[in-house]
Amino acid sequence: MNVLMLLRQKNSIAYCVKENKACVGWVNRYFKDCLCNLSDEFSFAFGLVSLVCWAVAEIPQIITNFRTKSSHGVSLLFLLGWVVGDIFNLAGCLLEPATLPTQLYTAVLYTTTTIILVLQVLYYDYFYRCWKRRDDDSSQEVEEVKKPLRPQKPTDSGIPIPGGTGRSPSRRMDFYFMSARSLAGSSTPPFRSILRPIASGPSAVGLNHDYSSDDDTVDTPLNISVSQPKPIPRFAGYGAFLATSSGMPHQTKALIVGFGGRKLLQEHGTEHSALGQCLGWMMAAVYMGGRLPQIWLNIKRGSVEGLNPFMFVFALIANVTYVGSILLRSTERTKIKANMPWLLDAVVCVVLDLFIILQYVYYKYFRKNSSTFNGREYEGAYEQANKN
Ligand SMILES: NC(=[NH2+])NCCC[C@H](N)C(=O)O
Repeated sequence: MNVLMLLRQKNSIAYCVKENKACVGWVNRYFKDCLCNLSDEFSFAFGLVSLVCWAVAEIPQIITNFRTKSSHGVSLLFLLGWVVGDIFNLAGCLLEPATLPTQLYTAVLYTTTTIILVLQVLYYDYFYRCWKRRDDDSSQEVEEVKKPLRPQKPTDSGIPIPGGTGRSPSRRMDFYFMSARSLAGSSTPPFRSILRPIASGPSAVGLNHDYSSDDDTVDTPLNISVSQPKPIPRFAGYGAFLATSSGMPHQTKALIVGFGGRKLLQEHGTEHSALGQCLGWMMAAVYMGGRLPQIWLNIKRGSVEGLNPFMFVFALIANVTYVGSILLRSTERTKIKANMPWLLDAVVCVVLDLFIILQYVYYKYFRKNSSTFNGREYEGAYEQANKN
């Protein structure tokens, strides 16, 4: 038996004790997971795709924020929801004796990425904007903005027309174009927002400020959790809360044994189920609810400017492959039941992400056509402003 096992290890084949079958060696070695048939292998591959998608999902939004020097397109509540969900996830990894090192590492990875994004949002939304505003509040700037608002001729509508009367296209032109662009997605912009000067940099930084500060969202990363004799993979880190993996490898237990919480759990005999399920449902609620502030923000702004759709595309793929990885591994009722919070969360998030992507397409490509109306509205408001 030992010789057989050694031979199999050498040939990159391991032996799954629980299933009494040969399994893929490197997966067994590094992920402590048993892949005994093609379905298991597909399940594992799906889990890996899910992990990679989560690892890169937030990078597009980070780049967009960096480029626009603003974060007005993404809801802070949405991101905060992600952070809260990730904390549940991390707590689950630390408290749940059944968690694997990969789960913990993945949870740390998600949390780190999301925290970076949140810090970036806070920086652009508050600090950067404050500094910018201070600069823009210089009296010279105020004078420049006021000047063009004063009608110079009785026939002057006060609105510069591109390519029009040869009027000097300085600050005033900027004001017109930038405001119109910012308003393009919004049918009824707040009147005063039109008068707000757009100082510099990316157009909507200042204008959209109000919109971005009151929303948040949270998302949950996927953890790769491969438990050796466990038939169900938990690539997305949700597995942290699963009540299904009692046969955790020794090293994993050693890794976590220092944590009082886990010890306590063991002493009280609540190996996984109750707390794991409870945390799982809480996590699911936070993750699912987290999309709503983003959806609402898009509706409220009537625009998706500053939002990178790839974050949601990656999240969608990550959630779909995550569900696939679970279902391909086992369709046993007990396993499905134990995974229900993670499955339901992933499915609902797929639907919500699809909705956000459709919102993006609508506001970006269809609603754009109605921007002429917005432009007229803007002109009307602008004229009104001139009269006052
Ligand atoms: N910080 C993260 N990316 N967390 C992952 C969240 C996963 C969760 N299913 C969601 O889509 O919201």
